[in-house]
Amino acid sequence: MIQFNQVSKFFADKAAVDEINLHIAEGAFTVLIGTSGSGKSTTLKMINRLIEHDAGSIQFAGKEIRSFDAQALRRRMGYAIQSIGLFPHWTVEKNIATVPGLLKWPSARRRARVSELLALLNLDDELRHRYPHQLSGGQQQRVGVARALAADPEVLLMDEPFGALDPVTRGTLQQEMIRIHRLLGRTIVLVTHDIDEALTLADNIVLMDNGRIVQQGKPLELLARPANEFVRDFFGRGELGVRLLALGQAGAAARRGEWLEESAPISADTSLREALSLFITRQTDKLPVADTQGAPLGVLHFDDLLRQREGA
Ligand SMILES: Nc1ncnc2c1ncn2[C@@H]1O[C@H](COP(=O)(O)OP(=O)(O)OP(=O)(O)O)[C@@H](O)[C@H]1O
Repeated sequence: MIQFNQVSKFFADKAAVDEINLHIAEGAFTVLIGTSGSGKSTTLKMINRLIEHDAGSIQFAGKEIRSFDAQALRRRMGYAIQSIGLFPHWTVEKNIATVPGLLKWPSARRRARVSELLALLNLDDELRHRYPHQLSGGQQQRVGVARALAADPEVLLMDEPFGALDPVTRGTLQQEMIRIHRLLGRTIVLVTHDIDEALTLADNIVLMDNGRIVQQGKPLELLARPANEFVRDFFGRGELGVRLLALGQAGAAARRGEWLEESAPISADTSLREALSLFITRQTDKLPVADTQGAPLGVLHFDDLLRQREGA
């Protein structure tokens, strides 16, 4: 869907992005991660032409992005950023309907779309009449995402969208993004500093350093088969086992043919890392695992989990 070929961007003769090749597949959740100043935001902003590339080509839907009218291109791409830039003197409703307003949708359609998005982002419909300063940080961020999705864009670009949030709210919003991505199947490109966020969200991780792409691939590939020492160090040797646990699911690791009546079952899509916390909080070494319909699937053993970590 989006293809970078030998793309560079220079600021004062220094390459902020240096001859990168990148393919962003339609419907995939791509996460750009890397050291500070490595060129992640610049890469993201070149996609909607907030920054114009100096060399190489960027194709969107088969055409060089320069051939699109910049405004028209941006309306096809939702954009959500940290500290979001909601308009302070506009209500939530008006903020969310910014692009539908520009596109001159009739007001009934705009109102209906706002209701749909408030529901999608788990926001109370009453909030539509509030102003941004009357919302919590997490709610503002949800409104920012709702606004980016308002005109049903083909691509959603997100620059550190949850950077300013506390870890709990951040975790909740990450789960929401996974749900929304599954539900809408949109192409999402997200920039983050947070390794765990990248591992949780990404179908495809692009690791950058000094304007270049060091490695890209599925989260497990980068963890299990780092291309070089930089990649290995970046993902942290010490915590590698725990990070790999975040990628496994209870359903796949549970022993089939076993069951426990006395304990509340956990869902098959619980990550092994969450399961690790549950073993500790429930003070147990076995957890029953149910499938997504709630039917018994098997039993997860604490020992098996430890063995998975050692295997890492
Ligand atoms: N408008 C600009 N003018 C001059 N230099 C810039 C500009 N924007 C970015 N740069 C430089 O380009 C390089 C890449 O910046 P960019 O913001 O893309 O990195 P990043 O990986 O997103 O960084 P961070 O994680 O710290 O936000 C940095 O050295 C930065 O200082």
